[in-house]
Amino acid sequence: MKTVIEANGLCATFQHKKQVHKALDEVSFTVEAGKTVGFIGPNGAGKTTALHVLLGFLSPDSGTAQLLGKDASSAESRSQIGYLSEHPECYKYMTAREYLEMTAKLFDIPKSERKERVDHLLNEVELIAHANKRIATYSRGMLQRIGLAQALINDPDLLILDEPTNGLDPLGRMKIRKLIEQLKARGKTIFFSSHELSEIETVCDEIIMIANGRIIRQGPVAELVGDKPNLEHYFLEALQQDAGQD
Ligand SMILES: Nc1ncnc2c1ncn2[C@@H]1O[C@H](COP(=O)(O)OP(=O)(O)OP(=O)(O)O)[C@@H](O)[C@H]1O
Repeated sequence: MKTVIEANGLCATFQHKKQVHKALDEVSFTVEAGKTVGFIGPNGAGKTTALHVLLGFLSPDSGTAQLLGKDASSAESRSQIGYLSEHPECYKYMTAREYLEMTAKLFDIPKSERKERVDHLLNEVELIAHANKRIATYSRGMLQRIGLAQALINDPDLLILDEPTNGLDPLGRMKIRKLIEQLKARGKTIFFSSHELSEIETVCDEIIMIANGRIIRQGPVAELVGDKPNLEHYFLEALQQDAGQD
């Protein structure tokens, strides 16, 4: 199977006043093509930092990362992926349609194809009825869905999503989950961080678990959870075991 994400010995530190904090400590993992993989860990574990290294927003102190076989720091690697940040930043004075058309232009999608692509995505994320409203008037759930639509504008093979259902009500979460499931059914590779462990358990094939900047568990969800009641139970037990080893 083709490897689409490969992280090898990633280390990253942040300095605050004179204190150095190791946010990533020898982080290594792989994500195979077509898999939906949940990236889980407690607050401050290093999930966003790892995603930022993968996306080339942050240079690691050491280690390497590759996306779709290309160095993660290269612009080339980013042209074939879709990314939704934890707090999607949109130009709120634009309408959803204007925003997606601008994103399509940035990806060099030919003018003749843009309208069809934008309409298709607006339909997919159930925003077609609101396409001509300014993004400033959107609810949190709608913002997250327009964020997902922009991540899909280039029809990427790999999607990286940072807490896609964060702050959403149950209906909003269900809509995003449905979209992730549709993308999964179309064979996309999806790597996403989340604290919603029941969602991860429902949607993901595999999990990668990080704590204190170190990968502490990884593997197929069903295999890891085994006869435990659920992923949350497994997660809490793994954290306890890891703390006991420190
Ligand atoms: N820009 C920064 N400057 C200083 N420290 C940072 C910075 N970004 C992250 N950190 C620290 O690095 C560690 C990892 O943070 P990160 O945001 O990657 O965790 P996370 O797992 O995504 O957390 P959450 O689940 O709360 O979003 C934390 O201790 C955080 O305080």
